[in-house]
Amino acid sequence: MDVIDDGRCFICGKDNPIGLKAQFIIDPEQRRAETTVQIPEHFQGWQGITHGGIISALLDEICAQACMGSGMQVVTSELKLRYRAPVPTGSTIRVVGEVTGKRRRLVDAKGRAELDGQVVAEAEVVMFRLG
Ligand SMILES: CCCCCCCCCCCCCCCC(=O)SCCNC(=O)CCNC(=O)[C@H](O)C(C)(C)COP(=O)(O)OP(=O)(O)OC[C@H]1O[C@@H](n2cnc3c(N)ncnc32)[C@H](O)[C@@H]1OP(=O)(O)O
Repeated sequence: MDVIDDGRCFICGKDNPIGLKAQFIIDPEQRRAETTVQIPEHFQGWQGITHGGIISALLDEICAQACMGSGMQVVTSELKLRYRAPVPTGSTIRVVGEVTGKRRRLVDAKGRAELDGQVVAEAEVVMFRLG
């Protein structure tokens, strides 16, 4: 399986006009990635509340970025999520991901989203290494 970055990822792509255009701080030594994003109003589910799929996508992406930042090309194989508190649209959240382990072709990672220092969602992710 080949993957291509054409700049149109809806989380990070600079060329996706409706995306979040998230930018990442990568720490390759700690195998960690971080971003801070403001959730647009149009990413709501229930009125005024960010759709859970958006939070899920951010946690998926941050774990992928932590892997890619430490030199691994990956796709997501498995994603487990715990939503701890609703995220109002318009709010700014911090999303942090880190690689926690490696098993042959698989890479374990975990992520969390924080609003004003409170954890609003957590994820455990299994990534599959390509190549
Ligand atoms: C700094 C750089 C910036 C670059 C900046 C670029 C940005 C550019 C945009 C980025 C964007 C990112 C976005 C986020 C990351 C997505 O969201 S990626 C998209 C979502 N994910 C996918 O589309 C993946 C879909 N799944 C697949 O393609 C295939 O299932 C896989 C994962 C490639 C594996 O397929 P396969 O080669 O057929 O392998 P398979 O036989 O299923 O598994 C191989 C072995 O691994 C095991 N295995 C696989 N998964 C698991 C699992 N979860 N648990 C346990 N065992 C497993 C299997 O049991 C098997 O074991 P053995 O039988 O060999 O003992």
